[in-house]
Amino acid sequence: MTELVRMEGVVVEGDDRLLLDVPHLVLDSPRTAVIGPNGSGKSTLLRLLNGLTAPTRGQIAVLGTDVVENTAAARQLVGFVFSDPLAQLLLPTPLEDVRLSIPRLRGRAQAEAARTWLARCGAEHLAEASVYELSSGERQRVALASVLAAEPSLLVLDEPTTLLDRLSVRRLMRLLDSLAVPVLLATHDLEIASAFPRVLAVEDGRIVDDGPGGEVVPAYVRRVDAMDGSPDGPGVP
Ligand SMILES: Nc1ncnc2c1ncn2[C@@H]1O[C@H](COP(=O)(O)OP(=O)(O)OP(=O)(O)O)[C@@H](O)[C@H]1O
Repeated sequence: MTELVRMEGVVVEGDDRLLLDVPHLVLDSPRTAVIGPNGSGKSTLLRLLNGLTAPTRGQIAVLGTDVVENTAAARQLVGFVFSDPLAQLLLPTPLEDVRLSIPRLRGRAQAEAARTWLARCGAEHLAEASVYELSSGERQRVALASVLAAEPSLLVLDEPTTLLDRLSVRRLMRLLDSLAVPVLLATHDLEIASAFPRVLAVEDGRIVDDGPGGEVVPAYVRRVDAMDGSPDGPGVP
């Protein structure tokens, strides 16, 4: 399997406290999910991969490219999708936004390529709409099309289903499953995480469990229930 991500001796500190401590991590599964309570460090872990967060110390490589020494090159490799798609849609219409991701093409060829990416994400009919008039699910599909159009080598999604209804979540997951690009996704949706072949559980800035979703998710729920002090607790944090 291809080594997608390597972290060695990574520590992130902020406001004089430890936010993340990852002594050693190698990701080579085409599908990895990250789960954990609010504030546990999931987003911090993901943001290290494209230099949005800088480590206090340690080495991070994406497909062999050192993120700290070569941030621009690493950013070319990593497509990053945020939970709020409006944060990353820059232009008034989906078509314009996706075209922006394809600078190597011009004119009609660029527009056709952009429409193809929108179609793959189920958003071709929205090409000329105003991004402000789209629903959250529609925006999420457009944001994904824009990121995919840049042809990243690794797709990183930070809680991409937060704003989506159940049907839109299913559609997004089917779309992700259909992609050849490897996926790393942080989520609070334990149903989604359960289906992942590899899941990292992050708590208090540390990876406390690492294995198939079918094992890591139930163990996480048991820990949360124990913390809640009740076996009949909410179960899904
Ligand atoms: N730049 C920063 N400076 C200081 N503290 C930060 C910074 N970025 C994040 N933090 C803190 O780091 C901790 C981990 O935050 P992070 O966003 O990674 O958690 P998370 O697991 O993604 O949480 P959530 O599920 O709520 O999105 C939080 O306590 C947060 O306040």
